[in-house]
Amino acid sequence: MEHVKQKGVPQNQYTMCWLDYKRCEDEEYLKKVIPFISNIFILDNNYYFRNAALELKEAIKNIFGVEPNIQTTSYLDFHHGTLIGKLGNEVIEKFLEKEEKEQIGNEGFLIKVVATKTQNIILLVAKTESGIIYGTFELINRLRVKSNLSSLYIIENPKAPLRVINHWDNMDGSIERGYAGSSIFFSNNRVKRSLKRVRDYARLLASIGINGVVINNVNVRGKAIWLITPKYLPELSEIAETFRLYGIKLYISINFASPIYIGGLSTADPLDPDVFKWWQETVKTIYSYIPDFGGFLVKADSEFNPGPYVYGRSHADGANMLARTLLPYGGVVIWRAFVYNCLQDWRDTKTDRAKAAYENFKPLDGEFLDNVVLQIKYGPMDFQVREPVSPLFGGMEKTNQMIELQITQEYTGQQIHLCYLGTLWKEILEFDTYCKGKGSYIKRIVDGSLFGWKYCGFAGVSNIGSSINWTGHDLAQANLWTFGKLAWNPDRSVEDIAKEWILLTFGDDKKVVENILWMLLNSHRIYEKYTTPLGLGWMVNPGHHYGPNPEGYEYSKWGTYHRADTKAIGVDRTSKGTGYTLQYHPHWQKIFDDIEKCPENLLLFFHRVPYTYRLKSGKTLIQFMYDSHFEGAEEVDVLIQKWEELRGKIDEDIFNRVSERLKMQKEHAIEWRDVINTYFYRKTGIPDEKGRLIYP
Ligand SMILES: CO[C@H]1[C@H](O)[C@@H](O)[C@H](O)O[C@@H]1C(=O)O
Repeated sequence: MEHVKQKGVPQNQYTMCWLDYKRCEDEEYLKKVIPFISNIFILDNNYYFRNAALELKEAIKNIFGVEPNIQTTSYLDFHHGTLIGKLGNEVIEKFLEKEEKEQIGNEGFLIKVVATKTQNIILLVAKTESGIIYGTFELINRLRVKSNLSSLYIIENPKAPLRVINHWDNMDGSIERGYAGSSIFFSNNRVKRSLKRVRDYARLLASIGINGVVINNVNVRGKAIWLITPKYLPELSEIAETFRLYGIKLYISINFASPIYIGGLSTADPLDPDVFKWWQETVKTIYSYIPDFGGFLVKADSEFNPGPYVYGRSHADGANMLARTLLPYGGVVIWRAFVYNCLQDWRDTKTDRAKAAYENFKPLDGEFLDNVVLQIKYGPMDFQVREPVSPLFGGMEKTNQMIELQITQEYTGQQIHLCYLGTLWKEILEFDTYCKGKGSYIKRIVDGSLFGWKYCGFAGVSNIGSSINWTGHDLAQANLWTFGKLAWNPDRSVEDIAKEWILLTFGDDKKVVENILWMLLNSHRIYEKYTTPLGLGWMVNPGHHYGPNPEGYEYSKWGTYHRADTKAIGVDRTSKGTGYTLQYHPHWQKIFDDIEKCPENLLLFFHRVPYTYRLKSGKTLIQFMYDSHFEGAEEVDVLIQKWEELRGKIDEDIFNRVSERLKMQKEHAIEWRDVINTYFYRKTGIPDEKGRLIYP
C-alpha cells in the first residue's frame, strides 16, 4: 500500500540518496585535495578493484570536477594520486607497518595518507574484494565531508559477520509491508530484466557495509517457490553477479515443502532420505549458477508456512538437514525464530505469545549445526513501537544468532510518519542481558564476540521500493543508512551516524544539520507518545496495521491482547502471571517482575495496571495516557516547524515531499490522540485533569 501517489514521475527515475554527489564549492579544499586524487593507481588489474577505481573516479569527477586517470601499474612509479591495492602486494606493503597489516580483517580496509615533499598519496588497502569496495565508499564520503587529509587515517573492520537485508518482495512485484512503491527485483511473476536499478541499489548497500541480500519474501508462495530452480536461476545469477561486484551475497527465502511442490515427493520430512537427496541436488544446481550463493532464509511453522512440525520433527531437524546440503559450498541456513500459535482463542489467558519463541527454541540449544543461524526479532512479539528485547538473546549460548530489525515501518508509521529507528535500535543493542554476567550486551552477542561465533549478525527488513527516493519518506532513508552503519559498528553513537547521513544527503548548512538531527532523534519518542506508550502496542487496525484501533487485535486469533476493562489494562507477564519474565536472567527477572522497578516505558508489557496507579512522576496511569497523547500530537508541530525553517535550504522536490508527509502525520497523530483518549475515557469515565477536549 502506498499512501502517497507520486505525480508524473517516470518509473525509471530515482535519486541516489546519500550517494547523490554534489559539487564541492570549497576552492581551498579542492586545492589541497587535487594532488591526491588526480590519478588512481590500481596494482592488480582485478575486475573488482577496477570497479572500485571506477566508482572513485566517477565520484571525484562529480564532486571535484576533475577526471582522474586510472592507471594500472605494478611498480613504484607514482608520486601523486590514490593507490588502490590488495594486502600482500609488495608495493603496497612497503607503505605499511606490520601492525597495520595485521589489523586489516577479511572485510576491512585501511585508508592512509602519505604526504611528503615528493609524494601525495592516499593508500586504500584491503585484504579482499569486498573490503576494497567498502573502503572506496568510505573514502568518497570522507572526501565529501571535507576530511582533513593530513589526519585522515582509518582502519575499519565490520564487527558483525552477517549484515543482511531481507526483502519481503513478492514475484508479482508487490512488497509485503512495503511503503515505497513496488519491487525492484520482480514484476508480473518474473525477475525484472533491467539491472541498472539493482546495481545502484548494490552501490547504496555497499556504501553502508551490507554483505548479504535476501531478495524474496519469507512467505514463499506461488511462483516464488520455484526461484531455486533453473526456471529462474539464470536470471538470479545475473542479480548475484551485480551484487557480487559490491561485496554482497545473494540469499533466497525457501518454502520448506519445496520437495513436494517442485520435486513431486509425497513428503518434506527432513529426516526422509529422499527429501535430503532432493535438497542436495537442488543446492548443487543453485551453486552451479551462483558459486558464492549465501544460503537459505527459512520461515518454517510460522503463520501458515510449512515446517518440520508437520512431520513431528524439531526445528533443529529441519534446519540441520538444509545446513548439511549447504555446508560443502560454505552456505548458511538462516532460520527464523518467529514461531507462535497464530490461531489462539482470545478467551485463553494461559497462552502468552510473548513466551512462544523461547519455548520453541530454547530446548534446542546446542542441537543446531555450525552453519545454522537463528534469526530472532528484536522483541518477543512483532516489531511494536516498543517491546522488551527477546529473552532468546543470551538465552541460547550454543546457538548462532542474528537480530532481526524492521527497517520498513510496519508498526511505526509506514513511511508516512517520520519515525527514525536508530534511537530505538541503539537502546536494544546496548541492552545488557547478564547472560555471562555484567557487560553481556546484545551487540556483543550478535557480533559474535561474546560467544566466539562465526555466523551471526544483523538482519534488516528492507524499507525500499521503486519510488523515486527509494523509501517513500525521504527521511526514512536515514533508517536504511543507520541499519547498515550499526551492523558495521554497533558501538557508534546514533547521533554521529544520523549526523553523517544528514551531511552526505543535505550538505553542511548549520541549520539544516541541526534541525534534521533534532527531527530524527526525537521522532520515535514523539511517535510512541501519540500511539501506544508504556509498551502497550497492538492498538492498530488489523491487516494493514496503519492508524489507531484500540481493540483491533483484542478478540483476534493472533495472541495480541491488552485485556483492558474499566479498572485496569495490560497483561501480567510476571512470574506470578504468565511467567514470561522467567525467561530472562535473574537480574532482569527481578526488575521486570517488580512494578516499582520495571522500566516505565515497558510497564504495560509486563504488568496489569489499574488506571489509578501512580507512576514515578506522581501522575496516575490514566492521566499519563491523556498527557502523552495530547503532548505527542502537539510535538508533531515542532517537527513541522523545524522542517519549515529549512524552506529554501533543501532541494524543492524533497522539501515538498517531506512537507506533504508531515502534514499527513499531523492529521493522523490527531486521529491517534482522539481515538485512544476517547477509548480510555469511555472505559474509565475518568476525566482529564487538565480539562482538554476528549470526545465523549
Ligand atoms: C512477512 O510476514 C510478516 C507479516 O507481514 C507481519 O505482519 C508479521 O507480523 O510478521 C511476518 C513475519 O515476520 O514473518
